[in-house]
Amino acid sequence: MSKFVLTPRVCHSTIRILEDVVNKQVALDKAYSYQFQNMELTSQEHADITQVVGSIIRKLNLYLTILEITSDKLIENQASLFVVWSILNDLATPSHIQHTEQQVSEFKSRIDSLTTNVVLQDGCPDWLDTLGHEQLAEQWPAERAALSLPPKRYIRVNTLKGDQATLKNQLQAEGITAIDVPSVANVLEITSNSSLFKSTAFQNGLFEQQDPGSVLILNALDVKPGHKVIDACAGAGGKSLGLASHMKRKGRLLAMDIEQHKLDTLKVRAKRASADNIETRLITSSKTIKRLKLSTDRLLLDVPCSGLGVLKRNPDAKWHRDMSVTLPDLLALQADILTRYTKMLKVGGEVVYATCSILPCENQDQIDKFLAENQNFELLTSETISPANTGFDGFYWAKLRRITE
Ligand SMILES: C[S@@+](CC[C@H](N)C(=O)[O-])C[C@H]1O[C@@H](n2cnc3c(N)ncnc32)[C@H](O)[C@@H]1O
Repeated sequence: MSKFVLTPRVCHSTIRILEDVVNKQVALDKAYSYQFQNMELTSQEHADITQVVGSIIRKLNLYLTILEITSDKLIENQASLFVVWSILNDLATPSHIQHTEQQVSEFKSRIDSLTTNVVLQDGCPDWLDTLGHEQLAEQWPAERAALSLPPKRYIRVNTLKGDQATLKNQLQAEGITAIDVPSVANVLEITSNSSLFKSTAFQNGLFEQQDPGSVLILNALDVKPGHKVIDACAGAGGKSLGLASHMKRKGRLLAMDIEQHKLDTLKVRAKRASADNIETRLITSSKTIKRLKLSTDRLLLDVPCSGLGVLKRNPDAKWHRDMSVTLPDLLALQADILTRYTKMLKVGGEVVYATCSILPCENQDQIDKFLAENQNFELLTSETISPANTGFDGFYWAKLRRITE
């Protein structure tokens, strides 16, 4: 961090992205693409901007408290924002940012006065802290702290096209350095700032960006070549592509979702990955599901959820809405999907229910309720992937078997 240079270009881009995300409620990934689409950036500049934006959004409430402003005043206080950013990151404030020594010492004393406020230091909004304590009790402070850290970059090797060691060498030849993730096969952690998506290896479909926790979920389904598999909430196919690589092009993988544009993206990704056995199908009504009754060996239900396990990657979600308000509707949707979609399983077939949340109400509580009401299913195994314990994003999965019709 000590070599970091907060250039005028980095400051300018940062403030525009913050304005979009914080005051216009634009999703962070969209705000990045709006800002970057017409800019010629080096991969270092790209990395620097995402680092500064990410560090501010992860702890937005801390910055606003130090600056004694509300979020709508960020633009007019941008010089002070970068002064505070420099202090918090142990850097001298660059000369292109207007500031005085007196300002710097005032900010330093405010920062000192806030060091014991751990909730603020973790960039946690009050609604989330309340929900976290209710749901996770004494485990919450460790998870809250882990969720405030910068995310690492991971990729999953596309084993349809090559192996982990070969990919590592291919990346190295393109100036991208990567290390193995000892606990998860076929996943690499990227340790350089290089732009991944411009690489030849990516364009040739040799890997996809994916958190190890997400790979653990698709591994849990234990699909085999020749199986009939349904990924019923496939989205843009993050997990479908991994499942397809386990199937080695044998058997059928039906990727379904209620949003066609996500399935369209999935098709593009599947083509790049040479995942030839994926078929997509839009869910237009409950009939789409009913028609597939008793049809599949394996079922993945990667249900819509609060996303509170992946706040490292999507820190803007903390400021966009109070999730505790929308949570009851989500819980009802998850329970409905679990009840109706599991009817697609053959007797003896297995389902993995998964979320990118660490809240028990979206996870084990849903499974307990389902099992109490559906005695034709048994629980095989389940796991909460804790950001605090693993350093990965936070997830939950439970694997159930259908015993009788
Ligand atoms: C957690 S995301 C899936 C992410 C995806 N599996 C992946 O790994 O990239 C949940 C998905 O469920 C979809 N969805 C929402 N309601 C649904 C429903 N009733 N049936 C099926 N999919 C639904 C959403 O459009 C979203 O793409």
